[in-house]
Amino acid sequence: MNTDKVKLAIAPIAWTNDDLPSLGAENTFEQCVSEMALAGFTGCEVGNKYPKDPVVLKKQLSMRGLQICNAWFSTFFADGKLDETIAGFMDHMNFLHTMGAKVIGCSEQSGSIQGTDRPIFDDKPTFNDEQWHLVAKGYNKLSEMAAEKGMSVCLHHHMGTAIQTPAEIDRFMAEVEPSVGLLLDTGHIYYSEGNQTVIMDILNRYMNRIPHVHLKDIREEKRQQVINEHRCFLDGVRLGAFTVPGDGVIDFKPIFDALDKAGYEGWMVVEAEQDPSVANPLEYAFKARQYIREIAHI
Ligand SMILES: O=C1C[C@@H](O)[C@H](O)[C@@H](O)C1=O
Ligand SMILES: [Co+2]
Repeated sequence: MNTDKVKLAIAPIAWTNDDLPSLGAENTFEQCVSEMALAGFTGCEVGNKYPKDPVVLKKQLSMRGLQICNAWFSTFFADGKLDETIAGFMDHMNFLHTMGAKVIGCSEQSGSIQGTDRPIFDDKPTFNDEQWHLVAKGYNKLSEMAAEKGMSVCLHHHMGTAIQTPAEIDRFMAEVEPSVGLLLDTGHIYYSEGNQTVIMDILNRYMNRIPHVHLKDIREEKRQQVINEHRCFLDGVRLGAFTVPGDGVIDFKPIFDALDKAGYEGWMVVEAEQDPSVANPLEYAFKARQYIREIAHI
């Protein structure tokens, strides 16, 4: 891949998991960012332990050759919370803008069961036509606001939300303006559908609307356990359903080839939440970095 166009980042979720704070409670911000840099990454996303003051955060990151490329934002448009969501987005966008990020990855969380104990493969929500309309209206507005700052908004499809499956991603992409992008998360598509073809289909269909990529791999036997035992999303994380690229069932070579061929420009973020007391974050960061170097030549 072209190193002038593609940059590699890693998410703090492998060190400290904001969705499941007991995972990595012992790990500090300083350890996390130092190990990201040590493993050879030049960017990262944002975790709850990061300093909130942009000046302090910038200093800590620049000492380690890191920059912020994105941070998760939850939207609640289908629940009718337009004003609250936009107010929160404004602060979030301004923070990311100050930090020099260009994209804002958002997830529509109305009805989401990802943080609950409900079975992830049985109880996911769906939207009716009116809710789809509210979501599209909201995302178009966010995209307009971001454009004024020279930034772009993309939707993170996610397990346990109403935008999880390929059909739901298609519906979202058809409802919103072309300026709204898709944050491709390889692990979440595979987790939902159980095959690599779907990742390639989504990638090929929306290539020119993908401004940000999350590289997540899946341990298939753990995924099967989650399905068979009707486990919730966070149980899956505890069990180790997610891992770094190169350690699971996904073949990233065709993914990198397709991105490269299409001239992808932006960040690719290794994001693999698992129990840091079982899967040492530094060791797994190195493992991911080495695998990407070998097969993407970056
Ligand atoms: O991008 C992400 C952020 C996390 O908080 C989330 O649960 C994870 O699965 C993910 O893909
Ligand atoms: Co992700």
